[in-house]
This record gives sequence, C-alpha cells and structure tokens, in this order.
Amino acid sequence: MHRPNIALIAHDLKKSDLVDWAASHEDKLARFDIVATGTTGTRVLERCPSLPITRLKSGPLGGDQQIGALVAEGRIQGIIFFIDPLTSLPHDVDVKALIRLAAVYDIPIALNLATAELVIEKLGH
Ligand SMILES: O=C(CO)COP(=O)(O)O
Repeated sequence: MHRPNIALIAHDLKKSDLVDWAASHEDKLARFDIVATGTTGTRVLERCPSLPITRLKSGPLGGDQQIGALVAEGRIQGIIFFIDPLTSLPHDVDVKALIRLAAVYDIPIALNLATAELVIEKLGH
C-alpha cells in the first residue's frame, strides 16, 4: 500500500504562512509522500529537513501543471495551496487549471489556512 500523497504550494506572499503551517503539522505531514512546487518545497525543507518532499518545477514554469497531471492520474489525495488573492500572477491560468482539476477529481484542496487545518485533520489520521 502506497503512502498517501499530498501537494504543498504557496504563492510568494503566502510562503511564510505555509512554512509555519507545515512546521506546526510536521508529525502529520511525515505520514505522506509530499510533492511541492519548486520554491515552496525548498522553503519547507529549510524549516523541516526531514520531511519527504519531492520538488517539482516552480509554479510559473509549470509546477502547478505537473501537480495537475498527478491529480489526473489519481496520485494526489490532498492539496494545500496557499494562494495570494490580492496579487495578479503571470501564470494565473495554471492556478485556475489546478483548482479546476481538483474539482473534477473531487480532491480536497485547501486554499487558505482555515481550510488547511480541516484537511490535514481529516487526511492526517
Ligand atoms: O507559483 C506557485 C503556484 O502557483 C508556486 O510556485 P513556487 O513554489 O515555485 O514559488
């Protein structure tokens, strides 16, 4: 039986929040195989070096789409994606595509801290 996979992603102004969140849930996250977009993964690993994180490409260079492909293949059980709702991004279409695929495949996707708490509480057991 494979360990469940969870994806971690954060936009730049939300990365510190995600790093803090990951550190406070390190024990639960350690039960997953984690994939992350490039810079987010680097930042989380700096704080939590023992977490099993596979880093994909940076979001603007295709990382969101790589995670979307994993969702389509049924290989992601949850997504924690701290979006920045106040900044326009060059790869907004990629962000929307990932959120859309999460809806298509009925994968829990937390777009903010409050929802992330609920998702990790449920998936982390
Ligand atoms: O832009 C992102 C998601 O849309 C995140 O990518 P990085 O983690 O590489 O900054």
